[in-house]
Amino acid sequence: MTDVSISIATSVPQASQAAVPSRVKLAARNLAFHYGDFAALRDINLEVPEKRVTALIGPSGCGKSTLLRIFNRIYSIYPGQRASGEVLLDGENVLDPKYPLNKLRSKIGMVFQKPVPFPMSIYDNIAYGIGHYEKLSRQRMDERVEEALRQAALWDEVKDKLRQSALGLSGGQQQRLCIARAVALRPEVILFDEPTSALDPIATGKIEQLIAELKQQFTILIVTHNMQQAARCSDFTAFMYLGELVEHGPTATIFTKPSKQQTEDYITGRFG
Ligand SMILES: Nc1ncnc2c1ncn2[C@@H]1O[C@H](COP(=O)(O)OP(=O)(O)OP(=O)(O)O)[C@@H](O)[C@H]1O
Repeated sequence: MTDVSISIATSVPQASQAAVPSRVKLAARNLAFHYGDFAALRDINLEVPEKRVTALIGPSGCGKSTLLRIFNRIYSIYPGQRASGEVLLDGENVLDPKYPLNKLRSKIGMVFQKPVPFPMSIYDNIAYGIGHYEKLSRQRMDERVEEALRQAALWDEVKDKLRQSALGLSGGQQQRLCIARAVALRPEVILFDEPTSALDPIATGKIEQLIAELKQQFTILIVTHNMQQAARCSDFTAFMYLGELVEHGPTATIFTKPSKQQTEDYITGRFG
């Protein structure tokens, strides 16, 4: 197949760490998923490297969000939704009902498309989740809240108004607060489901910058509609189509030299 010459290729980051080896943190093995009788995912096999950003791309309805939601078993609260196969976190199958949900949620955090802060203060938004898992002194809690807000690049903007309602923050700040809430639990993996689709370009840029920093510490999976965003932010990209994983590899390869025709057609805008 010939090289695909598209503008997206020029935005593939030079700092991509795809070439630097990393162990597998999370893996899907022969994973399938049903909504009632509807088979939304078929035979998904995917390896997610530790402390790298992996992007899930593909046209609307291909199953990106469904796949993301399996990784922390959110689906299990809905009747009629079921997964088969395995999701291995450090080699342990988290889909096994014996794997404790509390443990899973503390290891795999999630950030949703729309920022949804709790209707409480900025401080309590962070402290609430931590308090669910750990009993800390007031001073330790203050330190943890500050640490999380710093990691989410929000501390300088909110340090003088921690007791004010989180609902008074801008959309971009609210999304960074939701990221702070996720990192405050010190997870190992963070799942981002279209985290910038409700944000303006400046707020989007800040979140993308933040994701680049967070991958020093966390393994990141991001669902995005935006191919430029996948090219800018991720080290690896997985292209999905009609419930199947078509191709997965280093982002620069997927965007410049995909091995499957369907991937090339999608990234060159022939369908989507
Ligand atoms: N609760 C549900 N019940 C039944 N079918 C569903 C449900 N949620 C999603 N689906 C179907 O599963 C398939 C995959 O949906 P999913 O939301 O994972 O796709 P997606 O790639 O994330 O799409 P988008 O980019 O539009 O968010 C679609 O055909 C969708 O209609």
